Amino acid sequence: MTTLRIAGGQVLRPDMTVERADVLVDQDAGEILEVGVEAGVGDELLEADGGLVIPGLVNGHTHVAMTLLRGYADDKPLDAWLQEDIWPVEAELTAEDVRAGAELGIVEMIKSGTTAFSDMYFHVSEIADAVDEAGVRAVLGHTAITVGKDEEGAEADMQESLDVALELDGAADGRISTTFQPHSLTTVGEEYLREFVPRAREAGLPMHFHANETEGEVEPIVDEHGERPLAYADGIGLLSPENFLAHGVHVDDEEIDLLADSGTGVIHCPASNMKLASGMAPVQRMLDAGVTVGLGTDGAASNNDLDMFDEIRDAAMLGKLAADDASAVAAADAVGLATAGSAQALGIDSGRIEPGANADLAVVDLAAPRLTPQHDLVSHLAYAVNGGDVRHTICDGDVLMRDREVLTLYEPRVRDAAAERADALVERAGDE
Ligand SMILES: N[C@@H](CCSC[C@H]1O[C@@H](n2cnc3c(=O)[nH]cnc32)[C@H](O)[C@@H]1O)C(=O)O
Ligand SMILES: [Zn+2]
Repeated sequence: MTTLRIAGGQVLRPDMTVERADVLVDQDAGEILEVGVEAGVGDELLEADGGLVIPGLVNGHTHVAMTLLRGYADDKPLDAWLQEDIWPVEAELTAEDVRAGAELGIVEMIKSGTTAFSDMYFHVSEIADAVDEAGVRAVLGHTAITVGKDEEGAEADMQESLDVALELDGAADGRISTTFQPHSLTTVGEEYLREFVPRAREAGLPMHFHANETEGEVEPIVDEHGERPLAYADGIGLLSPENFLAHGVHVDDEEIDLLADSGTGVIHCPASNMKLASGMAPVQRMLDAGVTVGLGTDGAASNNDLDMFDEIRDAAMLGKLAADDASAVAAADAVGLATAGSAQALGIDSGRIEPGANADLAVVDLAAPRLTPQHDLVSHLAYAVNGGDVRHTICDGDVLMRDREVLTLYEPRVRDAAAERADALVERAGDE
């Protein structure tokens, strides 16, 4: 057994208390062995003096390769943004583009303390290769859309979502798990959901989809099916403890109860919801009802970065505004969304610093003037820390970033390649 000792820091425990402790990690198993001042010596040492060791953050919903479209189209509502700007450019994306965009996004996440993410996209084997090389953990899948396609094309896309999920599950030494992904309740036709959701269920695949993101998406479902979106989703078999949906902005009390009773996870994406003016998710009400709520950035084109510390702060701020209550989505709850909440929704044993859990960790340097004084470190995590304060990042027991240097991918190459591909992509799309 090879061990790594993260020494000299303070540690955030699952009950959101902070104590002075070392963390000993079994690098072969990729698990946390021991937490405490008496933790064993360790074969390798990672200095955490003056730092706070936290669970690696879990980005519960993103489209990682959309980093290539960061800043390409801003200041529009969801529908127009997708149809006028994003989808036409995405039609030009090659496998190599997706690889470059995924590497850029993963480097950005490692540098801001995120060790796991859940992704929805296409050319997924490229994303899996990038995950494998970078050393992070991910829940991947191919997103299927059927609107605007003929029957053959629609069936093929749904089938690909199933096939990709079955094929990539367990890849990257087990750091990759997968989901079946109907894009949303309005972009996939009912007949396809009724055919494929039971098949995904039989295959034992968890599911990840967009739901109740905008008001404009709720009305057509009510008109067509005579029930609210999540009642419709429940009838199709989309609600279950293994499954999770992104957004859940426009949910009424009955839908919140459906989520709680079924154990379905909700990934809250506050920055994307604000930027596209989609609305304010009732996060405190969902938490009070016992819904599993995680946190995600959504794609970089609607955020516009993948820094989960921004997301934690946005969740706390927007949660208060949505509830009209300054005590709503308190600091510890907001941090909980990005750690244990997302991990639970995604079905991975990360997001908690405890023996037996995945050794997915980040060390936050507390030296910045912005983080002085230190009355309450959980408050700092929610309201003052940003990704640039992260000193080391560890996933599956391996050090991915040491003293801000990413060890698994060469940052300058990744950045240059992504910038070059993004420019060529936009030029190609403009020529259409
Ligand atoms: N196979 C699909 C591709 C879907 S990938 C997932 C899609 O979600 C899109 N997306 C990104 N953010 C959001 C959002 O907030 N709501 C809905 N879709 C989004 C993203 O641009 C991408 O097209 C096809 O035939 O086009
Ligand atoms: Zn999304």
